[in-house]
Amino acid sequence: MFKYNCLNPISQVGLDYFDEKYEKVDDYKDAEAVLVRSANMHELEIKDNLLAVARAGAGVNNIPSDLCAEKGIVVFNTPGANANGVKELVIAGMLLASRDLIGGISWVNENKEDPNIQKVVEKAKKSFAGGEISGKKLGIIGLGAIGVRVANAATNLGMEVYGYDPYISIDAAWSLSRSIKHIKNVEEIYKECDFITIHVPLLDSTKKMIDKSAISLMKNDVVILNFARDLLVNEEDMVEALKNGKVKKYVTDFPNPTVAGVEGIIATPHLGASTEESEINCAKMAVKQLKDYLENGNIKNSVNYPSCNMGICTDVSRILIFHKNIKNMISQFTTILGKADINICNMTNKSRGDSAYSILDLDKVVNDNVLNEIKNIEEVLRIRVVK
Ligand SMILES: NC(=O)C1=CN([C@@H]2O[C@H](COP(=O)(O)OP(=O)(O)OC[C@H]3O[C@@H](n4cnc5c(N)ncnc54)[C@H](O)[C@@H]3O)[C@@H](O)[C@H]2O)C=CC1
Ligand SMILES: O=C(O)C(=O)COP(=O)(O)O
Repeated sequence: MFKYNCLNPISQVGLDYFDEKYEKVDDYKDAEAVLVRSANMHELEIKDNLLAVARAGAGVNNIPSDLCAEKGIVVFNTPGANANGVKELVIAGMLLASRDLIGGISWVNENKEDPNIQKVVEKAKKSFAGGEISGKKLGIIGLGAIGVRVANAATNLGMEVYGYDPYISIDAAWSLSRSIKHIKNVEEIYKECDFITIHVPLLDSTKKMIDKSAISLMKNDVVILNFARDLLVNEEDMVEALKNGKVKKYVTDFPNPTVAGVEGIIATPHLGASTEESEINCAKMAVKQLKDYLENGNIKNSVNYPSCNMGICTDVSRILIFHKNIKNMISQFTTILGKADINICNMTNKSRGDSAYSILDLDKVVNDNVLNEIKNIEEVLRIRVVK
């Protein structure tokens, strides 16, 4: 029986994939598996009984993934599962920044008691006139699951799309419409584009990438969209650029005291992934990944451990060893198992950064003495028996 806890509400459609082997617990501290959306796990104690964390979503900056790796806790996310939801909101963001829909709708509400509203509208509407996005240049920084979808959708809406991503995956590159202009230096996006949208993860290398100096290279009246994370933008610089008229609109999905209510800023309350479809997709993917790891030791879409797939164990026993990525680890495992007269029928060993992971299928059940001998190797972080 595995105990799991949800730190945020997770779609029941996904949770229904958990069968009788799983029990939902109310206290995070009792859980072996945790499902989370945006709750800040940096503030929580990471207990030794925790085996896995599944982020039902993309961004993992709310999870101490490195600390988890040191404890042999696998952190998963659900790449692409909410990307369509975000893409649609980015298109809406560009339209809201181009046409004064917000001002226009407010005007109608404010004048709802006026019996002549039908007539007055035709005079008033000129205050809310705007421009079209077709024919405009859109620069996309980060061509992952979301960036690619935004690029293709914007192309279909008649925009000229510039894309920048020095680390683009092969899959993403194949998915990208051929008409997208491949940009090698991000400054070209700053200099050329009417709309700029960022879709990169929040990392030390991307923090505050849109700052005063980036903005100074941009066209006057540029529209900047941020549906990725607030800390990617130096928002003090952004407010200044809105005040002095350099930036026309800043559309952000991350309201905070610096941006909320500022003129020229259109802020939505972190709604990118808040669609029924995205919530279901994320929950299903998160639960499936958790189950395959907890029951079989297979890892897919982890952000702190390598992908490993040995299917379902058909031998007598399967053990999982989390260890440091250094020499002579495998030889120590095989020596201990050989001494105990245990044959390794199948095995896989993969590494990611400082961490490594081995799945070993064996012809005998391993007793506690042998397990402890492996566990006592200094560089072994965790050992689990799944069969
Ligand atoms: N507003 C919302 O509700 C949501 C926000 N997000 C945010 O959007 C981010 C992106 O999401 P996905 O597209 O699903 O992730 P992804 O991992 O598929 O794509 C990120 C892309 O950024 C690229 N990249 C990394 N550093 C870069 C740099 N310095 N310059 C240019 N490109 C760089 C990577 O190569 C990758 O292709 C997430 O990390 C998350 O913070 C994601 C989902 C929902
Ligand atoms: O997936 C992401 O990175 C998101 O930002 C979505 O966050 P949420 O699941 O809506 O709290």
